[in-house]
Amino acid sequence: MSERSGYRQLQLLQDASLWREYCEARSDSSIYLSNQQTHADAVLSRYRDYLGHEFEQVWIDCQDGLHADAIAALCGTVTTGGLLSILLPAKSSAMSHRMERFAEKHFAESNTHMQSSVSEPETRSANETLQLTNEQSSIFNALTQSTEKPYETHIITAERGRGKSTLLGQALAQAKEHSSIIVTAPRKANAKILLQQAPEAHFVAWDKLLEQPSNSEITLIIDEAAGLPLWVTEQLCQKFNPWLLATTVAGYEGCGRGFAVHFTDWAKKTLPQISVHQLTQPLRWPVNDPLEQWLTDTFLLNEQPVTQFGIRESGTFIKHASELEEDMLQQCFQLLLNAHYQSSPNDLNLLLTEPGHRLAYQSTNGEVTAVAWLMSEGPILSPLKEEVRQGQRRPKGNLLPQAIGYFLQQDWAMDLHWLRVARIAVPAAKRRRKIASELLAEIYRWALDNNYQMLGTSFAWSPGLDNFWKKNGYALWRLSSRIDSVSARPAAIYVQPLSNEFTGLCQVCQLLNQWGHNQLQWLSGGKEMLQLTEESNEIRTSLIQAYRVKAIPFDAAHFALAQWFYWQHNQHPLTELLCNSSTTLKHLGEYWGGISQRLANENLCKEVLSLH
Ligand SMILES: CC(=O)SCCNC(=O)CCNC(=O)[C@H](O)C(C)(C)COP(=O)(O)OP(=O)(O)OC[C@H]1O[C@@H](n2cnc3c(N)ncnc32)[C@H](O)[C@@H]1OP(=O)(O)O
Ligand SMILES: Nc1ncnc2c1ncn2[C@@H]1O[C@H](COP(=O)(O)OP(=O)(O)OP(=O)(O)O)[C@@H](O)[C@H]1O
Repeated sequence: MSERSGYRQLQLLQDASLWREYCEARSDSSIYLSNQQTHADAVLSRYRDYLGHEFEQVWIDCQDGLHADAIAALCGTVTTGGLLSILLPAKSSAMSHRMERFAEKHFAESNTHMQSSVSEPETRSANETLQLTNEQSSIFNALTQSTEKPYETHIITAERGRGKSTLLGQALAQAKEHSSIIVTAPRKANAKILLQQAPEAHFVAWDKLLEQPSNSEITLIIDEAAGLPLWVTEQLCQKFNPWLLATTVAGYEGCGRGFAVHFTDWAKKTLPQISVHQLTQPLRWPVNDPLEQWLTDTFLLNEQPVTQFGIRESGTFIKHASELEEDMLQQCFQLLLNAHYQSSPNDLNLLLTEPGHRLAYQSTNGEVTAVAWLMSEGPILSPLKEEVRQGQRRPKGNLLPQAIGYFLQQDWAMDLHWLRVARIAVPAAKRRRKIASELLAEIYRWALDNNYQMLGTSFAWSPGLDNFWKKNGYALWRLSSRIDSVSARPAAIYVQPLSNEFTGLCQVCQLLNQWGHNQLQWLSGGKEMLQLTEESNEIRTSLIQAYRVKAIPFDAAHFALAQWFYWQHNQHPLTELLCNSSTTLKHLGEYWGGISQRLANENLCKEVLSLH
């Protein structure tokens, strides 16, 4: 157990009884997360509830599996001289070895520093106004200079605990028009420190703000913007007058760094005047704190360019992440983090520990120029397969065979070996030079050599990505009518068969290619596009059959129903409504005199049964 000193300490234990004994004697200012112990403060998945709080000690029971997101998020709540204590799973993994390896590195190095210990943390009353540091003060001056509306928009980025919220709070406290300034954040707890500095601030939950009419008279402050979906932050900035936005760049949720990159690009193009500031000096813990260094190295959160120290290899490689040299792993993961803002520390855990996951990457003299995350999926065996088709089970790690087996009612898809390209990325400066296409061609060859039968991908749809995947031989099979809450775009599935052995399979794949193409045309072009679909179609028939027996929901059957009503029941009173791709169960409920969505679905099922 550590003594209190300036630097924060780390404790990693595998011995559950010893760890629990230590945990029993934890400090009063601590938090204890466990999925197994009922007297813990919370289960691990509730870790976000504690963001914005500060603790002397954080105790995380990972005995039933490492929760890298919870560790990364809560590590940032431990104050100067505090302790992060983790119970590791009994069975070691590449990830737990990694945690231990970097603990040895950073804590062995820091022991000497600890002797000459940094001063004890000061205790402060909750709403005491702090003296800003020089770094904070110079940004404070910039923030408060423009007092005339519309304010310039300031984006403040920093790693954890650099005093962002404090700065925002003090800027707000001195603002003249307090009453017309609204503060929002992913959760109210995220804005706790800001609200301590500006106790009179008016906090409104972001979802409530989205419902309000646009009003440029309302000035907005968003704390911890990376915790909100990008489209939410963008909409809020367009509805109101965005003044201050703070966001972490250490990806602990929604990936701060990726968010900062995407949002700043968008803001530069869209908002009249923006400036970006960075805070670098840690304030919740001392400079060179070994726990912060441990976290950054272990979960590859480092934003700095990688120093290449391994072999300067060139070529395309497909390997398990645990086989990669440290600099290659770091480059690949950084590229994924930057390009896909939903990436998080848990992804590294998956890459290092899941046997069916691989990293495909292209490197030129040791510099990674493209990366893809590959996942092996299927086959799904009986009796699970039948349960999947009826929508009763969704076995983890089988997105493509499961979604195609269920949403498209294609039984055969569950019998095959699939390789999913879960993510692909090329550095922004190297795009449109066919680098990703070359990597996909290599993945195709590798998948053939390794006896996969189907290749596929699933992502938030956009016209640019549709073009990219089609250019690479993938065809759209399914476009969900539900909008993803993070990207605000529909989820899409694209497929490329690898084997031409079975002519039967080849035919059904062509039908599905046509199905996906027609669905996209209908979604973009409306009812008129239904004319281009065939009068009879096997896929349509199986989807309508599944809808009749309530195996699939309305959303999954909507396109099939639209075609069927269009071709076979054109005069039916529901045809007009169903042929419109934006019709939802809510609209159908209104059509039937304001009944609930559940009843509307019942009614439609009955109608379909009676017509059959
Ligand atoms: C499963 C998923 O991960 S889907 C998400 C994909 N990844 C991302 O969105 C991350 C950010 N974007 C990227 O990293 C890159 O833009 C990628 C990976 C999408 C494409 O990488 P690139 O190396 O630029 O693609 P590449 O040069 O091979 O493109 C081949 C063709 O696809 C099409 N294409 C590629 N990107 C685009 C785009 N943004 N818009 C329209 N068409 C595109 C073009 O036809 C292009 O050929 P052209 O340049 O001669 O017109
Ligand atoms: N100028 C200062 N002097 C002393 N302490 C400060 C100062 N500014 C901030 N702090 C303290 O440092 C800690 C971190 O500050 P703050 O919460 O504002 O940082 P943050 O970057 O918003 O953190 P997070 O990344 O966790 O959201 C808090 O305990 C805060 O009270």
